[in-house]
Amino acid sequence: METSAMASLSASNHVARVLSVASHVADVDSSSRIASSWRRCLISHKLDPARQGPPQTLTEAEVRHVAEPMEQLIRQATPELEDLARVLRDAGYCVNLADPSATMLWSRLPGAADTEIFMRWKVYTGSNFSEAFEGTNGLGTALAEQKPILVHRDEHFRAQWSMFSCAVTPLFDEAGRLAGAVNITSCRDDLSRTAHQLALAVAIEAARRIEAAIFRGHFRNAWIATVPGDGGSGLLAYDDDRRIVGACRSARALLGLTDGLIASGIDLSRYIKFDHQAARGTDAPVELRRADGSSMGQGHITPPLRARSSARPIASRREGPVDRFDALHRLAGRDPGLIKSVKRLRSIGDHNLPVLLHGETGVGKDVFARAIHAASNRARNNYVALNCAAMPESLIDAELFGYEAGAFTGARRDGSKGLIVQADGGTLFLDEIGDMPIALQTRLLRVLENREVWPLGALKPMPVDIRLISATHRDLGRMAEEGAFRADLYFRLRGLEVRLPALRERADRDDVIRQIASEEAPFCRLSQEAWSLLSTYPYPGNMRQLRHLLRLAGCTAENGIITDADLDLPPFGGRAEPDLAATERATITEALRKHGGRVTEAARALKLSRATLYRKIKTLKIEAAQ
Ligand SMILES: Nc1ncnc2c1ncn2[C@@H]1O[C@H](COP(=O)(O)OP(=O)(O)OP(=O)(O)O)[C@@H](O)[C@H]1O
Repeated sequence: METSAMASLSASNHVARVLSVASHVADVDSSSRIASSWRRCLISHKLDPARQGPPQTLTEAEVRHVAEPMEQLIRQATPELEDLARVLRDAGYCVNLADPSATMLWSRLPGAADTEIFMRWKVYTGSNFSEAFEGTNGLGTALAEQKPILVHRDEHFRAQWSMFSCAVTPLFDEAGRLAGAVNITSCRDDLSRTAHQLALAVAIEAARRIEAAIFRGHFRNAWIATVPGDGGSGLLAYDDDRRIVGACRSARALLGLTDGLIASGIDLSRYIKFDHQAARGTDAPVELRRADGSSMGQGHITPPLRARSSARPIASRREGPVDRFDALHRLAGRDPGLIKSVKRLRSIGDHNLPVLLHGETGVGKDVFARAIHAASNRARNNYVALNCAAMPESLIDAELFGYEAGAFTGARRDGSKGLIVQADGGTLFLDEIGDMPIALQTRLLRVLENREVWPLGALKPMPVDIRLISATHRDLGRMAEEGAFRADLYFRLRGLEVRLPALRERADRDDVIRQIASEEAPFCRLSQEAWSLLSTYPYPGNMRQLRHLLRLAGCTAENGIITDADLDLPPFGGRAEPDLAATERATITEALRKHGGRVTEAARALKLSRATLYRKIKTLKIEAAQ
């Protein structure tokens, strides 16, 4: 038989095998990642294993554009990748770095004998090997599953890639987010799967070193603890006050750390304990203990760069602290609007400018406010929060402004300092400020204007220095226009107004979903169907809803795969965009029905002003009440 005829016979055998396994994967071996990926390619991506043709390839200008946001990562990874390419060149491997969408952005081809084949098949910079286009392949599948993988020869989905063997490991950035992948591919048919497995281990080690370089570079002004763990050690960054400011992906999984906890400036001692004095002066390993005193094994502590290059004793140095805006930058992710807001916050520096956060429930207003506090020169002092919607007027009054002993019946015997005084020198966060009763708005305004507070029953005011951050999901501007909120207070609150977008509006929504999935269900992966549901659902409860549903899904998932059946998505808007007007119309109609059409009572129940309710009745064309 001629060579070309033999090749086409083996290609058609391959296609038949892929189709049979992918259609019956449940009967064959549901634990096989390759079989599951074939099934994804066939069922979800609707790919044809027999299709031939080169991968999609970008022009040079397009590559430059795509590589721009990855520039720093590429620079940090290059020394390791060059080493890897040197070690593996003789075995005929090419080495590539790809972005999270599986586009190769950096490549080193092996010696001349092997290079021609990579060039012919366009395995080089600019080509895209996403699983959704090219089917099961090292890069695409490792990125889809966010796990290292070896895809050996006829394990590829498309017959045409069967001459290649690819070992790929994903790369995660300093905040544990997927940042790209390291790929090594060989076309030598004399290399066994075991030999490739060894090469994969070498690539994983190189990726670990790249991740450590990224982490250490990012947190160069922080202390860094290396924490031992079963699946490799984790890195934790903390500041001079021993508050955690960053954690790599392994440390997050190891210690259960989340963005929210890190943003709140949580204490290192809640997770690990060790002799700080001893650790400061030595490079030797230190004994690490958990908060409950049990041993974690030995770790290492690396001092901040400023301390390393200094002759002065570390303990006496305080300048050049960790970038306190890290938490805010992490919360902003890659959303352009949020990035702009964080830049504005950075530019106002330590000026005591009030901040008004605006956003739907669960978008992260409290977490963001904590991060603003952590980024300020008030970070060492108290962060005190009060939700104005959760309390009756009399309680807010007592809680916020405090009272003297015996000020009213039922008061504590020794009085109460009040939250404003507790926040002295620090930050006061008033959530749902739109629900603050008018009388209290007047008192709050006086505190802000005079910088002093009169606790109930006190004979003289107490001076206070607070930074106020307030938050609302309401249109305060309109409420002020309609007289439902004091206009002078509104203008005072909005020194800087920050809009926190709903999750469905975030430009980086997919990143956020991936990040929260890796925190809430770290040992699971999402099926393609689950992913399509998650990436189109409107999330009326935003981040909070996403967290809860992924936490639950992580518990119910079988074989480590979250399917659509594990996702408890209430029918709100279903897969389509939410119909907010319809929801609002239904809520108002129901409130009016309950209160016999009496607008004042319905408005009170809905926590709206009468004027706002009338306006809504008109704009939403609610007929029964008109
Ligand atoms: N950028 C983010 N990334 C990941 N998780 C987040 C992010 N922002 C908020 N969260 C998580 O979402 C949940 C809700 O956050 P938070 O309480 O700050 O929201 P909120 O807007 O103040 O809600 P509400 O208006 O109901 O008080 C928390 O579990 C928090 O950890």
